[in-house]
Amino acid sequence: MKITVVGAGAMGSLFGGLLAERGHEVTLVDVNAAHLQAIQSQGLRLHTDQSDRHIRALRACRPDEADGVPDLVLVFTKTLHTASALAGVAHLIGPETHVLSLQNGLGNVEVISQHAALGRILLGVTTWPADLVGPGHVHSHGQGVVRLMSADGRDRPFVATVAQALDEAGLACTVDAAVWTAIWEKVAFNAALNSICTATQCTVDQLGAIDDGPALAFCVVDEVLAVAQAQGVTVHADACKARVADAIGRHVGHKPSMLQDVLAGRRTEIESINGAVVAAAAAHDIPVPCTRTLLQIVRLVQARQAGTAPAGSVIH
Ligand SMILES: NC(=O)C1=CN([C@@H]2O[C@H](COP(=O)(O)OP(=O)(O)OC[C@H]3O[C@@H](n4cnc5c(N)ncnc54)[C@H](OP(=O)(O)O)[C@@H]3O)[C@@H](O)[C@H]2O)C=CC1
Ligand SMILES: CC(C)(CO)C(=O)C(=O)O
Repeated sequence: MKITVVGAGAMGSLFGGLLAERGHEVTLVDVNAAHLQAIQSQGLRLHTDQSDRHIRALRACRPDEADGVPDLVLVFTKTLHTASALAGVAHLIGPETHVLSLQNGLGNVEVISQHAALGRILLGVTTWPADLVGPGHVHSHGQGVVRLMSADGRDRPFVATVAQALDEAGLACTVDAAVWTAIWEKVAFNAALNSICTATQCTVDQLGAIDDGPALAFCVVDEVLAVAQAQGVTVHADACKARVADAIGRHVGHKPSMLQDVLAGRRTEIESINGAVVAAAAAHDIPVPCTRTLLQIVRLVQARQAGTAPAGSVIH
């Protein structure tokens, strides 16, 4: 399969590298010049539990250098960059090209549908972890899975083809018609842990220092899942809270990506996580005070980091 990965940071490099190792024709498209240059000169260094190796059978380039129409565009930018990233590769998206998002948060289909019909959008969720440790150098340790489906909910042959390609690449991928359950439960997990850690500058395990930490996280989970249910999505609150409690118990010293973004002076994915939940809650008239307050605090934190006021982001 001819695959273009748009946003080849931690996750895009992991997925692109593993797919290239399976013989797929992979192009990594990114805007990080040092990362691109390192891959171009030495290959992608991928350090997994299996081995630490360099993958050279792939191309890495800027959006304006990419050419040829791929079968699949795999979007792995942070959600706030999806629209501009897809605009940058619009020349690659042909009438038969499918676009897959495994990004966190909500609203990904809406953004991608500016560039591809709903029947050509694939949507999913992944629990694989990855870190960009330096230019051209990605770590991924532990296990994960991928679940995906066609965004229009139909049983489409290409979805099974993509799932098979990811599965054969070692990414444990299944087609799952209940992907919205997994997406909302992951949104609840991220809305709780990422925003609380970003607001407090706690690592995930430090949320367990006093009972108020888990209690606040569980409150956010309940709010987010109430919104999911109002949208007709089946969710499992106890299982989701157990995953949150497990992370607090085991993610010792880990700074969630949102906190890492703030500490590095970057904008965060807060709008597509807590922000999207607050917007959906308003449409259903569901109160989400904890999720909303954390959204406001993280907006303030990232505005302070950027040294600017958060234009146009006031909640009415
Ligand atoms: N990392 C993880 O463990 C997991 C992440 N996710 C989700 O996956 C998504 C990607 O996360 P992650 O890989 O960590 O993010 P990264 O920040 O590591 O990678 C995103 C990459 O996209 C690049 N980019 C930004 N703008 C553009 C553009 N216009 N065109 C092309 N590339 C662009 C960034 O460059 P630059 O840095 O220069 O802006 C960066 O290299 C997020 O939604 C995240 O929540 C999901 C599961 C686990
Ligand atoms: C999994 C989590 C929420 C922390 O445990 C995280 O690190 C992230 O999404 O960035």
